[in-house]
Amino acid sequence: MDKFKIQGGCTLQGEVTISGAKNAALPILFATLLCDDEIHLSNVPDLKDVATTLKLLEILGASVKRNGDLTVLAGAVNHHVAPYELVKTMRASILALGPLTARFGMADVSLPGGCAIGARPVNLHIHGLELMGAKIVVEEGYIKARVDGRLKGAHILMDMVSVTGTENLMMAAVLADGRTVIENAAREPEVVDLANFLNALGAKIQGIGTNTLTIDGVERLHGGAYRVQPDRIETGTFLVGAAISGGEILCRNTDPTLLEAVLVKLEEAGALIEKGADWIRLDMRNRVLKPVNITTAPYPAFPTDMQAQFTVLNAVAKGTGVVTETIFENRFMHVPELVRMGADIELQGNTAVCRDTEHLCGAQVMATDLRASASLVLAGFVAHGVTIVDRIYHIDRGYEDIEGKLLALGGKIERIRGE
Ligand SMILES: CC(=O)N[C@H]1[C@@H](OP(=O)(O)OP(=O)(O)OC[C@H]2O[C@@H](n3ccc(=O)[nH]c3=O)[C@H](O)[C@@H]2O)O[C@H](CO)[C@@H](O)[C@@H]1O
Ligand SMILES: C=C(OP(=O)(O)O)C(=O)O
Repeated sequence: MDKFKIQGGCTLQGEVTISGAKNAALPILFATLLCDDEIHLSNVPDLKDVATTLKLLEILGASVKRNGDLTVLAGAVNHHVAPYELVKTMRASILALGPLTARFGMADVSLPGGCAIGARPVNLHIHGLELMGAKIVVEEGYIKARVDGRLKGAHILMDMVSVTGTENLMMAAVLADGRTVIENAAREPEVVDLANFLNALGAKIQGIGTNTLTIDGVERLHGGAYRVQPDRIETGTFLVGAAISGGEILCRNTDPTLLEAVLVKLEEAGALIEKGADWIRLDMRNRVLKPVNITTAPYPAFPTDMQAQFTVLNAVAKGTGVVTETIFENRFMHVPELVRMGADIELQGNTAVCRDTEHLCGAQVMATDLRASASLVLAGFVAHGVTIVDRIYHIDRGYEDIEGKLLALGGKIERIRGE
């Protein structure tokens, strides 16, 4: 397994080009299953999760061409099983369920299982499809959905705000017979990007960006071209890196409107922020880093996918900052690793109380999930000495060329290849 070796005491400084959003690209790629014409996608990040999704699409019978941009043709899809071997490596594979059920009337998708950040059940996905007329059983570790003819439009009130749950049901509803209303829908920018993509192919989705989506089913979608939105979490991760290391950074090819809650907290932490239509500049030179209290919640509130990075910010800022995680029940796996680096963080249920420490010390640490891994890399840059971050396959799932980008910003980071 690959590791990162990071030399501490670096300031992240310079320009970085932000990639397309993983969490928008993945549902959009699964949505290509809804259509039998050719679809051209640009700004799709080159990531492990994207490679896994493309492999899954190919197993299902789609043809995929990558030549910088991506062309997907799902016209020949003839297989309806998303196998455990792929699903276990990427939870977003659950997004095959809605499109396959809608288009072919059958889908067998392996249950993704629990993961480091929590149990992550998919009951809302299943219940919504049942309301649309699918018969669903869970056997031998697979969700097996069947429907005679088309799914039927339905009124769905989501018990909790679920991002992929909303996406799965929205994709299914697009080809259903009649109108579907999804209430308490997720409003995350990635849900909006998927909805805009589907409408570009002829879907009829209204209420995009609100918590009530109204979808009038159509008989078929047509092909088209679409550009995936920039990655707000990658953007936020680089901004935090510059903020904690006292640097100055310009993120290009991003969209500041997608991460307002994060920018507000960075300003509260003492950073100077400037922004334009597709860029954000953060300057932390000669400024004092202050702790911030954050509480994760569904969009437009503070994103759980930025919680680990802000836990590091609080660990190195002067004073006490409190981090409350309300989305996932076990998303503090980075805390014991940060404590091993000398951070003074006390866990109290779903709250991490971060007090300031003189400095972090390099250590051997273990990455447990995607954003936890990113937070440990950032911590390594501001620590004294060398940090080894083990199991970085998590990072490769979601950050395109992370070490190339960090090296260009002055980070001293080296990939040590494992067997
Ligand atoms: C590929 C992708 O887009 N992943 C994102 C997506 O994950 P994902 O879509 O899996 O997360 P959800 O929004 O569904 O999860 C929110 C909460 O709802 C619960 N829940 C969800 C579905 C369900 O059927 N039953 C249920 O109880 C979950 O356990 C969790 O506590 O949104 C998360 C929350 O913003 C992000 O951290 C992930 O990066
Ligand atoms: C938790 C994340 O991704 P996934 O839902 O794919 O595990 C993430 O992007 O931070």
